[in-house]
Amino acid sequence: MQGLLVVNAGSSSLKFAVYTLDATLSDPIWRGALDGLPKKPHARIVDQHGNELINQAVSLPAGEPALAPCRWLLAWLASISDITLHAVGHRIVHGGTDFATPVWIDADVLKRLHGLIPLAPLHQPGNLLAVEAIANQFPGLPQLACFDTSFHRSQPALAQLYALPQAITAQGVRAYGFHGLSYEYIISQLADIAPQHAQGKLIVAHLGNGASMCAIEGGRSVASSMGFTALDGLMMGTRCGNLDPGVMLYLMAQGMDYAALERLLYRESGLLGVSGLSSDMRDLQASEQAAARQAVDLFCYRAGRMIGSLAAALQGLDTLIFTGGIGEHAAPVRAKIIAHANWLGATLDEGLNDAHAPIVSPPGSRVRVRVMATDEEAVIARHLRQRL
Ligand SMILES: Nc1ncnc2c1ncn2[C@@H]1O[C@H](COP(=O)(O)OP(=O)(O)O)[C@@H](O)[C@H]1O
Ligand SMILES: CC(=O)OP(=O)(O)O
Ligand SMILES: [Mg+2]
Repeated sequence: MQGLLVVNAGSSSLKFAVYTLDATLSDPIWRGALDGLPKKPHARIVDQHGNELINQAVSLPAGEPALAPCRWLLAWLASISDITLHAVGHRIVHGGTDFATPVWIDADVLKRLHGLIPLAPLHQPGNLLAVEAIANQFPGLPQLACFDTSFHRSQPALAQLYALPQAITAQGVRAYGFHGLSYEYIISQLADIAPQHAQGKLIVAHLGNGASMCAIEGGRSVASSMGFTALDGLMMGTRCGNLDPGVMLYLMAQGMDYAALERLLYRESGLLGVSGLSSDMRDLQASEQAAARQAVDLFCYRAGRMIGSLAAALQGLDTLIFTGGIGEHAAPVRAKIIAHANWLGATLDEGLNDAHAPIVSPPGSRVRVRVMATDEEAVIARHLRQRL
């Protein structure tokens, strides 16, 4: 059977899906994830009927850590005898100013994407290593890059601008925004289930290990919490989010070098840094420790403030949508964030929220609050099929 492979290498997981070439079958024949990366890799793979093929802790191949999840995936694929890959689609986190739409990867594209590694040091190396590993194993196999940044290219000029000298802006130092494939999916789903709402003023909160929010109107990105890099905005699993740049100057003056600062801001801050316990929301919710509670409270407080900022960019708010691992599954976190947005007219029905209902606000809530499962792989597969 001829198949399409979609690879979504995130900061704490490698998600993937295999589709048949038959365009009438839009669901993947297999989908899976290696999550708990890098320390506690756990694999789960299901087939199109929901049967579990694998659900267990795994040990990853030795060697380059950023490459190990992809090598594990390729070894699993090799064990599936009845599939021949026709093309591959990748989530690539940063497309910079060059790539506003998906692009087939060749040597020149790969070189330009390597140039963006400093703008996404937690993601881009793993994304590109996956492309290279697949190219090595299947020479000549077409590979499509789909970017987290593309969805945000429609933002008004002011939303993309930093208050820096024009010469620095001209180098591409501007706000890009990320998680665009997830936002694209959410908008297309909403257009299917509630077309009249999809055109309104929306804030989508993609709360996973990486977390961002996007203000959307008329189906287009108006503003986002993330900026030049995926460090900006909300507090995340291990990333600090909004930070006074003066803190970095202070730490540099104290002798911290680039590598130490990068480690601190990308890998040692956020939920992990504040709690001193874990970057995983499940661990923090299960903990009685004061620092774990404070980390969750800070996450929600900052998310609440961001909703206010994005509502200002939209000049109003009709619908708030939660998605991503935390947004889809952590009912108490949603409740706390919505409490911070009560003043905007967002209210909560506790029973609906605890049940993870599609709409968790009561009828008549001025702002409708939805919970939607995201599917970045489906968007990548759609882009891939459009180009075959
Ligand atoms: N049932 C749950 N309750 C609370 N948090 C959860 C639950 N399931 C997943 N999460 C959180 O979701 C996060 C991962 O989100 P996900 O979107 O899958 O990650 P990634 O950003 O790597 O794509 C983890 O930090 C985990 O804490
Ligand atoms: C851009 C980003 O933060 O992605 P992830 O959520 O996969 O870490
Ligand atoms: Mg993700």
